[in-house]
Amino acid sequence: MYPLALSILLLLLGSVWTFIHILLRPKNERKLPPGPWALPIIGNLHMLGDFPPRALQSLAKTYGPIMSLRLGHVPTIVVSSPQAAELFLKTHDTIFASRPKLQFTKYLAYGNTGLVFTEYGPDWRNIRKMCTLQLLTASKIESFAPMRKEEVGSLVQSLKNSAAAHEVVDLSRKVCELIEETSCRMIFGRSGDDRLDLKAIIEETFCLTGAFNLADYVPYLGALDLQGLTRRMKKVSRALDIVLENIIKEHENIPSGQQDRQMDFIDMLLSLMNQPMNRHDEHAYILDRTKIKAIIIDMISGAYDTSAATIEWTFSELLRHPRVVKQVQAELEGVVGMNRMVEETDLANLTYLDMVVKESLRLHPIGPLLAPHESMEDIELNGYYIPKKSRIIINVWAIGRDPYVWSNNVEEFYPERFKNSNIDLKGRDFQLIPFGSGRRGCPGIHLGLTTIKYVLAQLLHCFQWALPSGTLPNDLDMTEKFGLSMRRAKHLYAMPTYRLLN
Ligand code: HEM
Repeated sequence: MYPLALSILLLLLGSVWTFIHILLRPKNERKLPPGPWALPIIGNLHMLGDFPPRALQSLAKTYGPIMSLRLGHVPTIVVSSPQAAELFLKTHDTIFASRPKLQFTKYLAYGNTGLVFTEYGPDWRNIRKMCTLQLLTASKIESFAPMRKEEVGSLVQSLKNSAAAHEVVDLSRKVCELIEETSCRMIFGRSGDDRLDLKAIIEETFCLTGAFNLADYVPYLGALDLQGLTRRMKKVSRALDIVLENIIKEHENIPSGQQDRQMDFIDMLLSLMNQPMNRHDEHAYILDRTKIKAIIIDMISGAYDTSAATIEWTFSELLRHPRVVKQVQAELEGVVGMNRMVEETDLANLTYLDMVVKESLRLHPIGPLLAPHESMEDIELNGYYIPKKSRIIINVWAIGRDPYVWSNNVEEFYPERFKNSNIDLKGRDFQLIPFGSGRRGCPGIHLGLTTIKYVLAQLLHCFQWALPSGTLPNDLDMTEKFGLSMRRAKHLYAMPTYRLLN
């Protein structure tokens, strides 16, 4: 049957179903939070537009900070104020700490055996504990500082060459390649390898996990694969598995001469494989090969896009605000001096840079709607009924642009708003939660912030930056692209001039 005829048939069936549902609805049905009228089958999906955070922000102005929608068949609650976010992520965190079962997790996350999309329960708790205590501790992250220094040093060298040749560089691409390189070395122990074609496979994986998939909202359409996503997911999952198997085998067969090299994430995970992780717990959790692969995918998706996108957005704002660049560089001159490059140990003394990063994450949170949460029980909140298995969307993008929270210069990039304020990014201050908060908050925050600040500090210390000739700061295109992470729609180009004395 043609897709159009099928859609009309489904629409008719859906209308009949909705009509019957309204007729048979019990009169004392509990009150959902306010929200717009939903159409049959698609519900409110048509209202999301190209950039859902903005569409949801605008709907929340009419329906309030706890709003009810139906996305396809999925009852959805959209949260758009710091007070409401605190209710969902702190006061009732245990009820909202699960994740919905999305179709891609079946093919691209080893059926929910990893961390990011696994539903709340003992398995998730064990993986989370293992990742935070074994992989992402401050000391582990610091042990990779020499590797980051080497990679950032190579980037500075290549930018020095571009500066000498008066070339405009594609900063988006340079930063992306740097983060891919440092992430690969931390996770796999070495950089990308054409033989394994990792880059193309990961790009396709990101593209599919970020894609709008109708089957996640109207499950009975999943079998028809109208968008062709299932076919692509099956194909890339086979390729991904082969690559991960090869990398794991390489680690298992390391020649004895190389045994004393620095342990990467795969070495650490293999050293824990097949042993019960919690001997005293009745729910014995054993890390097997499949779970290791799922965790590797989580680490790649956590590390790759997020830090690169934040650096890209911060640079974009800086190129539009030369006043702020001057302030950052004055601070760097005071703390580091003009005779040497930045070291990671300098970062703690760069307080203005810290404000710049907060301001950038306020306006450009990489997960503008966090990752979707799901409620595990029926609950009554603020007089509203929220049914079990509702999808919970926290509109962090809207919270960061709420004039009642940030005053009326909310759209302006103004790092000084954080001066003398103790708002931090750890998830305690619900007006600024780009890393989420509570049980599902980001476990990679320390790694993410270290990478972002180090790369920004180095590039701003070593170089003066100018937009390509003919582009004025106010003309820089700041359009967002919505996906797994919120990137710039267009690459960022700029021209470096070396500024250190040696
Ligand atoms: C700028 C950097 C980063 C940002 C803005 C960021 C943001 C986020 C956000 C918004 C979430 C979802 C929180 C929620 O659902 O409530 C998340 C979860 C997660 N992040 Fe990050 N992240 C960053 C870097 C990293 C890094 C470097 C890693 C690890 C290598 C990482 C690993 C994870 C994992 C594993 C989760 C899932 C946690 C769970 O579901 O239990 N992230 N992150």
